[in-house]
Amino acid sequence: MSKLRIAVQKSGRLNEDSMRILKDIGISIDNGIDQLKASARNFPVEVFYLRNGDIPQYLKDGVVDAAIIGENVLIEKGAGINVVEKLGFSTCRVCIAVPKTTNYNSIKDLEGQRIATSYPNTVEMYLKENGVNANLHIINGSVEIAPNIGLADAICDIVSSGSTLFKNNLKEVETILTSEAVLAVSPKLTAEKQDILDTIQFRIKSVLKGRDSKYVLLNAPNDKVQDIINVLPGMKSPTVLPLAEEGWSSIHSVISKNEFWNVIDDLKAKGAQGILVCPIEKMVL
Ligand SMILES: Nc1ncnc2c1ncn2[C@@H]1O[C@H](COP(=O)(O)OP(=O)(O)OP(=O)(O)O)[C@@H](O)[C@H]1O
Ligand SMILES: O=P(O)(O)OC[C@H]1O[C@H](OP(=O)(O)OP(=O)(O)O)[C@H](O)[C@@H]1O
Ligand SMILES: [Mg+2]
Repeated sequence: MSKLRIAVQKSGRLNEDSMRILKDIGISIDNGIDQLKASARNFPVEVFYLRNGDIPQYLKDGVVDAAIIGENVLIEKGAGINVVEKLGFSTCRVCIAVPKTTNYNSIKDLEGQRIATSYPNTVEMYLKENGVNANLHIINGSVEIAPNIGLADAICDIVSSGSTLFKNNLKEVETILTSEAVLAVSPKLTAEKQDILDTIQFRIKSVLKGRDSKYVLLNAPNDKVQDIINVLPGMKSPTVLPLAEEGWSSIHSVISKNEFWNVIDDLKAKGAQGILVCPIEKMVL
């Protein structure tokens, strides 16, 4: 049986979370140091450890069948490659920034300016959409230093917390796109491998849904149960079980982890006691 070849970043910001999601979907890999390729022990998958920036070309050529990659890199280099799942980690944005002292009013202010970037196609596209002509300087790292050494008037790079911009006396003036890690697929994927990919995608959905949710258990007097159920935005209807103590019930439900803090006070006010909130490993829908 053929194996699905999945590329992950060899080292860097995506590596750890990529390996974690593979592990969470039940793909065990013996990862030797400096290994560039490894087979899963229990699933028809081979993992290739590659540079993030090289992955779009490998996908286009069908050298790998799928990849965990930053969406921003696909936008820069990955025309024709499909994203099948957003993975929720390595969230960032690609922005244009200028020195804090620059008087910036609109994108038109970049006309004729020098912009340093590692993402030339992305910047070019954005400038073209806005009818602006600028001179791009392509550099591969430490882009934020460029204005301080007189190499450029502006930069375009990844921003997450904004601390690198801040440390280099820059301010964000345009957000070109937002990005996160995604599962991307080669346009040359065969039907046989599509079946393996479908299984992987189904498992990833279950893991991501689980990460997003909490299992809530609480106790309440029977006459408060309906009020409490009305507050809980559960999966379907919550489970209600009688407690050993007469007149009391235990309510179990699944709740989005973001919603939990919004309803906790209401639950308490409605008479909920002994509230437990537990992580969910996987949620199969
Ligand atoms: N500060 C950040 N916060 C969150 N995500 C980020 C940040 N910087 C980069 N990323 C995301 O992680 C991806 C990998 O970034 P990283 O810096 O590890 O690799 P790289 O140098 O771009 O690539 P390569 O593997 O080709 O050396 C980026 O493409 C982007 O999607
Ligand atoms: O907004 P922040 O949270 O400060 O993150 C943004 C910085 O993170 C990335 O660099 P990285 O640290 O990956 O270094 P690199 O340039 O060597 O890839 C990116 O290129 C920015 O410089
Ligand atoms: Mg980086």
